Amino acid sequence: MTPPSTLNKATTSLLEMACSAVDQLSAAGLLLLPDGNLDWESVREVAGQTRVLVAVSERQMEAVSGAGLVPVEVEATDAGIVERITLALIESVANDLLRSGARIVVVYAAFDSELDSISTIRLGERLERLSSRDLRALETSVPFETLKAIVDIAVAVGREGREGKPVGTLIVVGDTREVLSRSRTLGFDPVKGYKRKERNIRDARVREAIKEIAQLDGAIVVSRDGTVEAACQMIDAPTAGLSLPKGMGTRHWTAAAITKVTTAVAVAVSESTGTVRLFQNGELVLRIAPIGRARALKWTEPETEPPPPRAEKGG
Ligand SMILES: Nc1ncnc2c1ncn2[C@@H]1O[C@H](COP(=O)(O)OP(=O)(O)OP(=O)(O)O)[C@@H](O)[C@H]1O
Repeated sequence: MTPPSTLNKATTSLLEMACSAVDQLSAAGLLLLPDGNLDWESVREVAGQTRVLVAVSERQMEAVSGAGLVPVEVEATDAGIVERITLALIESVANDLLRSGARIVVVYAAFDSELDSISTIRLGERLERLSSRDLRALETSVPFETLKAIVDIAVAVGREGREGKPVGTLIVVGDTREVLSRSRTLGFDPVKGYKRKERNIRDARVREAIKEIAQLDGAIVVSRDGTVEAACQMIDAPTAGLSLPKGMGTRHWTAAAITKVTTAVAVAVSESTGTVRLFQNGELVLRIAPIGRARALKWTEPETEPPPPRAEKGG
């Protein structure tokens, strides 16, 4: 095939090598992690029949899919290349683009800003457990898209913190009327005064803003459609009769408690560990350990304990 002029010779050769590796290894496809924009049409042309996933920011998604490549949305990060590849793979698995046990050939820029390296990776235990099916299986009253967006934000907060400091937070999604009837604002509410459409998590700026607000005390309350209804909320719900894994503090007891008395789903990020936990019907239903600390997704932890006396007062 004649190399398209918009990709230089080295990049074209590397892509050809990677595509032939996909064939030889019977891999599920090729994952590209470009450092910036590429001529996607040319990439498609060089790749021929090979399935190509491309890790890109939200802005480039349309151009990538328009060229017949599969976009995988990743946020820009200063993380090292191994972590960036891992994040792209997790995102691919979470969106059902790759399956457990799949082998994938990854092409990325390790030494410079140009694509220069190839790795072959088999999706092992750590990655394959994280799947959107796990979220879908929860059968909550909250639409899957809203829940997934919130979980993505929570995972990012747990992983990145803010300005180098770890951050924990509590996001309560759905049944907002009931949730707010059991909440009071701590100090002032940073989302008050904004129009509804300016507060929806479908907007990337709102997602960024939530990461900032996450640093503040109290819970963030989000409606089923993804509108941030209130932040800095102190929630008061009874914890009597609930049981949680050992070592949970008031944030996690509150998360469990509010989901017992409402149909909301609560997503708690632990400040100390970065772990994300989902609560529903007063129970812990999903746990996502932070990346870099053997990220994995597990169902309810077996060892539980009754609420501590202070939490039973509703605090
Ligand atoms: N009733 C509540 N409603 C809303 N937020 C709460 C409530 N109780 C605690 N929090 C939030 O949780 C924060 C941390 O509390 P605590 O350390 O007891 O929680 P934790 O469950 O141990 O979580 P972490 O693992 O993050 O420490 C508080 O600073 C506050 O922002």
